[in-house]
Amino acid sequence: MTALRIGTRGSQLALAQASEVRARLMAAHGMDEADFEITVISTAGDRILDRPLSEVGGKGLFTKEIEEALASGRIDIAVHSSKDMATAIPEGLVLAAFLPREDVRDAFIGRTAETIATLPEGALVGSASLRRQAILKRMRPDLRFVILRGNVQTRLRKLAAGEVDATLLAIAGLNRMGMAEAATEILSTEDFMPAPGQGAICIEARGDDEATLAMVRAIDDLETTTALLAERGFLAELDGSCRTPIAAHATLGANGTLNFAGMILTPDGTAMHETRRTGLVGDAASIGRLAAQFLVEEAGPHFFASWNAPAEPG
Ligand SMILES: NCc1[nH]cc(CCC(=O)O)c1CC(=O)O
Repeated sequence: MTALRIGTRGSQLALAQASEVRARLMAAHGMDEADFEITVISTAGDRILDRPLSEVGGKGLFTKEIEEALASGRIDIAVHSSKDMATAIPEGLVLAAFLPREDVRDAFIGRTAETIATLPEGALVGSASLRRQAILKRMRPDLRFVILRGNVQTRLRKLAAGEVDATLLAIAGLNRMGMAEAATEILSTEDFMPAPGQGAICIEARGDDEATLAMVRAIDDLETTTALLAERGFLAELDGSCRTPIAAHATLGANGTLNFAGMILTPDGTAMHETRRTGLVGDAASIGRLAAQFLVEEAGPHFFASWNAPAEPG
């Protein structure tokens, strides 16, 4: 048989995710490494490193070139961090599987202090994430922020070099790279709600490639897929506006229930709206969508209008 071609970004985290997918497919189907070919594809998100994600196009930035390779048949599957995926998937492509979720929480990584609470007044925090900045500003309005982009190692190097006092990273990424010890404080999902999809690897394939779809669906994790339906439903209803700090976290409860939490904030952290609700797993997507509609209504038009207006030309 011809090798299954896996498309991925080239960062250490992306390669670790592709290896995990390969290992799970090998275990499920009795295949070995020779049955796979890992193809590294560079994305705009890997090349543009000096501006916040929200300015250069947000979601899609880490996926477009990979999706083009998939659609054109240069690769058979694409492996992504679900957090980086837009809610609209290009025509002809499908999210065929989600792997069992890693730790969904964020970690604080401090150089001059080990915890958020003990950071010195006015400390400089590096992050390109509007969500992390907004949540942190609520907790510590005195902190200053600078955009810190690049892959996880680059960011940790900039931190170690003293460019910033602290940064925040997903524990999932640190764990996958064997760098869990970098975290100086683990942030609970209650204090620091994660991004929709955080910690979940997804596999994208062509919707008409039945053989590949069957192979990949064998490693799908139903619990993660269900949680992601709710979180991505929430994100889709908020229109995935890349300038809206959005957080969401769904977990499965007893007796077929799903617990959902969603939050929207203004980028300066001064306004925040949050909802928590429980429903049935079969309604996962609509639980997320209704939660978003509720928050949009509660927040009111001024919440978005004040800061989400398109930039003036020039
Ligand atoms: N946008 C970068 C990105 N996309 C996914 C992860 C972490 C791994 C995950 O959430 O699955 C990261 C780095 C980070 O936020 O620390």
